[in-house]
Amino acid sequence: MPVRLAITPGEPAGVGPELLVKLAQQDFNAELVVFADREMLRQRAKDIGLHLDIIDADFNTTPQRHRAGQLQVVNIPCSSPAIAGILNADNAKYVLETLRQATDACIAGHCDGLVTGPVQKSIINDAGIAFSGHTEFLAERCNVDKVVMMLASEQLRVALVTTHLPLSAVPAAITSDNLQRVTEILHSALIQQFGCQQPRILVLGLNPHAGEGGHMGREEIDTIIPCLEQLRQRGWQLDGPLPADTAFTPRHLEHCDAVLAMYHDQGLPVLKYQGFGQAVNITLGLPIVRTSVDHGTALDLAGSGRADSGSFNAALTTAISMAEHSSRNSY
Ligand SMILES: NC(=O)c1ccc[n+]([C@@H]2O[C@H](COP(=O)([O-])OP(=O)(O)OC[C@H]3O[C@@H](n4cnc5c(N)ncnc54)[C@H](O)[C@@H]3O)[C@@H](O)[C@H]2O)c1
Ligand SMILES: N[C@H](C(=O)O)[C@H](O)COP(=O)(O)O
Repeated sequence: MPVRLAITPGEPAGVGPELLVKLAQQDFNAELVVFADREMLRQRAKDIGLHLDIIDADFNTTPQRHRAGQLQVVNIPCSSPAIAGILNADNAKYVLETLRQATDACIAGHCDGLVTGPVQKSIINDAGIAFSGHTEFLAERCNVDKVVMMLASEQLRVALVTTHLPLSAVPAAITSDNLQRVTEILHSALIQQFGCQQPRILVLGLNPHAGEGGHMGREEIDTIIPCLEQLRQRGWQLDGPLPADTAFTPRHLEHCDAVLAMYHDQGLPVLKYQGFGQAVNITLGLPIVRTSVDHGTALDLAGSGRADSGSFNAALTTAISMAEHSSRNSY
């Protein structure tokens, strides 16, 4: 039986909806159920000159493979008409409602995984709603106090110790407890979800030159090194802390299953330089499968049909294989 995925197209003024309409023109070995405004999807299909049959989703039927040209939809209306490329704070609540309903469908077992399109964090904040990202939202919705953001391309996996917070708040968030729990979640996911029998993780330092022996910052000496030493006593293969500037070189990456970066813009620019357009954002540590695209709302391209659907496609196929893997392992 094919798996059933819940999909949120994200910000209705961004490229998410049209990328989904584009991808719906091909077959998938899974049922795709979109949580979104039906009319907005029809309009985006029209904007980019594609045809789409929209069918009401029904969780009481056996999941069927996705057939090109159709989309099953749980209709959640926008508050205001959504115009491609033009943000409207009125629709912030709609965006979060699509996420809530799609997540709850996974928690309830109606869907086997969640794939999210890009949201515009700033417009949600402009609407007066505290929101820093899907990763944090999903942790709260799933009642989990620690999750890990990992972006993966075919060549590289980069996980983060801290996610969406100002750079000035990063050092205080690099605590021994945080680093240990993130490493544990990553280590376990590499074994259970990515088939690495004895994962090798390359851990970056926080400061230039990994602190230059304490002359350029003490987080390595005070926190990172002692934490890694403790975890190595479990027999885990943890390299580092390595200076971030030279860690992403072939010699270091050759035998590593994932790089653990201390903060968002230490790790993700390298991953996106290498794999933008085919990389996938995966949330580790949730009770549900969740993947997403490697890009944002690309308002400059919205409605043009020119946005690249490679990462959304990769997010869908990764979620399908993760959901198949987890349903096989639950029997
Ligand atoms: N998964 C997510 O929800 C997610 C991920 C990243 C950024 N964002 C949000 O998106 C908003 C805009 O962020 P940004 O401007 O930093 O990044 P962005 O990814 O939207 O755009 C950066 C550049 O990449 C281009 N680009 C993005 N997606 C593309 C695609 N599919 N095909 C071709 N070109 C593409 C854009 O045109 C732009 O030039 C922010 O609010 C940010 O928080 C959301
Ligand atoms: N940090 C992600 C990126 O740069 O691609 C992006 O902001 C999405 O994060 P969430 O999945 O937590 O929204």
